[in-house]
Amino acid sequence: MAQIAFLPRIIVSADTSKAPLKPLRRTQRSRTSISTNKRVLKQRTFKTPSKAWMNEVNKTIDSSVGVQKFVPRSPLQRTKLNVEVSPHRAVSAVRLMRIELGGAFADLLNEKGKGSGDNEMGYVERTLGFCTKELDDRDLRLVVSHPVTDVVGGTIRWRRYLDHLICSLCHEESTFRHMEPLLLQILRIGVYEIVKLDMPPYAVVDENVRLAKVALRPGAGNMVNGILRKLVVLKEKNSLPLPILEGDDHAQARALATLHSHPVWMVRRWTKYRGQEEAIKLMVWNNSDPGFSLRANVGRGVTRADLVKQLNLLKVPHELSLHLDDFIRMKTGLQTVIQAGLLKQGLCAVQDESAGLVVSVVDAQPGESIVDCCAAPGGKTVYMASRMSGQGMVYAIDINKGRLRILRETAKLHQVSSVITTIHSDLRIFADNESAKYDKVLLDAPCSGLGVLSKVCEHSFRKIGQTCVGIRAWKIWKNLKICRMSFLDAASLLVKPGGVLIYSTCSIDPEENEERVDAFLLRHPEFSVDPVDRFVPPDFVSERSFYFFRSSKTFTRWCLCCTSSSSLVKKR
Ligand SMILES: C[S@@+](CC[C@H](N)C(=O)[O-])C[C@H]1O[C@@H](n2cnc3c(N)ncnc32)[C@H](O)[C@@H]1O
Repeated sequence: MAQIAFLPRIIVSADTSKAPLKPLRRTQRSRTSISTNKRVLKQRTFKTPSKAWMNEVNKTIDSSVGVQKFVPRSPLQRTKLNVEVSPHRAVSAVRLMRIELGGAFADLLNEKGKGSGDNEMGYVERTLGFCTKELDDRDLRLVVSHPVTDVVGGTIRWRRYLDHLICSLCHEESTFRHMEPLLLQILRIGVYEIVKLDMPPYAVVDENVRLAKVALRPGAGNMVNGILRKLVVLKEKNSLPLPILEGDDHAQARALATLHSHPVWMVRRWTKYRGQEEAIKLMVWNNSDPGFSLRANVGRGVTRADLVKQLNLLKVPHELSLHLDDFIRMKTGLQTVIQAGLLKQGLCAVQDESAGLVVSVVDAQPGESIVDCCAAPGGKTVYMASRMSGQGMVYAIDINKGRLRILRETAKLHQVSSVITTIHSDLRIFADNESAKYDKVLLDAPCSGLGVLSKVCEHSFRKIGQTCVGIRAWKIWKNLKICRMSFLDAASLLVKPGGVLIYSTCSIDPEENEERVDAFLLRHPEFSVDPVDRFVPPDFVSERSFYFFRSSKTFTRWCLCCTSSSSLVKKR
């Protein structure tokens, strides 16, 4: 019989390669203002980009967002250093444009620190036409150091709420609807800094006005000034124009969606499954500080005590995991760890305890043959491999070549390459053509990620679609459901009699977890549930013997699963 288990995990993506910056800049409107504004003309030398190039860029943008057209900067344009503009705001605004229009991730800056800041400045130059002062440590922390408190992560997370405020403070809704993207990002940053970060309001107004004036035109600065000043006054009077929780279910869901910045359909779904009170708790939790954990790389001989020493030297506050011997919990200081090179040297990995507990459920033993079906970027593969004392093999399958490359690099860094074989394939094609059977098969399936919204701020917007609430979001949802069914069937073909299939997601939705397992068991009577209680703490075992990670500090009554897994044993 085979087992299934459910657990949480952290995703810290360093993959910005997917998001080549489109050198975007102005709307048609701002182009007109360039030609009429002598001051701006004097500051910058424009070389008209070729028509074909502009068409190409506009086509890309049209297809991805369906909004206004931009005039791209020519590569030959000269750039200037602007010492007056606040670097973290310029970098944040550009990064927000890249995330929204170019599909970049709101990832942490890499361990190069300033080097990474230089890359960011390159994007600023190409997008805004000038560069700012170098990012200092404080700027780096403000841009992207933390998914809740930094400007980029926080602005994305609170976008629905921020947009509601901006729209309410515009003279007309159409002004908001047709606002050019860069101006909107600057306003979102300003509103977020005033309302959520409680930064000194008039300094925030001045800095964002300056950025809008220099990056766009004086009129844009005036608009930022008007809206932010109104906001400051309303905030001081404690009368922000926020929706009131009243009316029918749908109206209440819309109000809650705005107040907690979640998609309406998510609010409706959670309210239906858990009731309004629990849905609100869940949204508050999603918007709260998630914390991180580090795994000491024991495969490379680094003990948790060694890691503790390093963190003490770096003065990073931390505590030991109660559930896993190799793990350490942290609330802050991840950027310090990255910049100190601990990850790059392979001393540790950023991995959520809940993901670590999925590996506990797999219980990899030396000498076993294990298939990790959707393996990349390899957090679990590498952890499993490090538990195998150099004997046996983990076959890591993934359809994404780039992510598999990251997996191989991590395996090398963690010195476990000898027990990992990567296979670039669609799982379903691989399973159809594979005659060998394996001791254990982990299916860490692509899922909605609804259990890790507190950790991955852009999830709620892009993957499930705060931007595409409605039909598109549901299409994504339905596609995921169909995929998971075929993935589970494919993975089951690889399990040898008596072997174990571990199904894991980072979702809290029953449709992705229990319902998929039930449907699978109906289709495959040769499998049955294998209780996970011998692998994980009792608090994390559901009534049906699946594994659910529970954030006990926040909630005690119901489980908040980030990653969950169930293990199914195949009958002999
Ligand atoms: C949730 S992520 C896996 C995370 C990974 N297990 C870890 O712990 O780092 C899902 C992965 O499934 C992969 N994937 C999606 N469709 C696939 C397919 N048809 N065959 C194989 N892998 C696929 C994606 O490329 C992605 O890397």
